[in-house]
Amino acid sequence: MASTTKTSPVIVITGTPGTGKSTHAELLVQESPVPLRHIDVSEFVKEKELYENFDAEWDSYIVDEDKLIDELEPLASAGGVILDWHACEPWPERWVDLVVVLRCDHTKLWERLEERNYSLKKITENNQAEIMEVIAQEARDSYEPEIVVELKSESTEDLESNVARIVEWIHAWKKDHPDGEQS
Ligand SMILES: Nc1ncnc2c1ncn2[C@@H]1O[C@H](COP(=O)(O)OP(=O)(O)O)[C@@H](O)[C@H]1O
Repeated sequence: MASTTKTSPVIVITGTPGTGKSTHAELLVQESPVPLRHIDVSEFVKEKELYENFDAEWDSYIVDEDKLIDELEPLASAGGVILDWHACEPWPERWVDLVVVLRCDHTKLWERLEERNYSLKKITENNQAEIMEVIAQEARDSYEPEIVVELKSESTEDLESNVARIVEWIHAWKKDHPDGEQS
């Protein structure tokens, strides 16, 4: 593969469904000092048909991770993307500059998922996952601790301060990579 010079970072925003990944990604796109493309991975999988089949019981697609990685590789290597998904373990470490894990109190999360009309089974499963810190642990197991940050996403103030913090981090990344980064 040809090497590319990355002039903007790759930011992973992960967390249990309903913690606020898309909301954060959308605001970050607006506030970022560098152009960032928000990739909602679930939508991307549907659009490009990167799934093996549909699981009716869970009302979700079984993702073909090999195809997904192949499809994302050129985008991630070029940089300037936000990968928004409820998993982070599939992404190769070489792609990723920052992993943001959003966390939310489980009663608030329950209400958010109810508003989405998720089945009780799906709400319960996601709630348990949040309580058990499944995604946070996945992030800790998959990446160096220096690039993983856990942020509370329970209020508008949390949203604004989290995005402001990521914007500061982007400024620092740019300063550290004045000529871009080889990838
Ligand atoms: N920090 C927050 N404060 C208040 N409401 C939030 C916050 N983050 C997300 N929400 C709300 O929770 C719901 C789920 O957010 P969303 O961004 O779609 O989550 P995800 O992408 O993680 O599934 C939305 O209605 C959104 O407005």
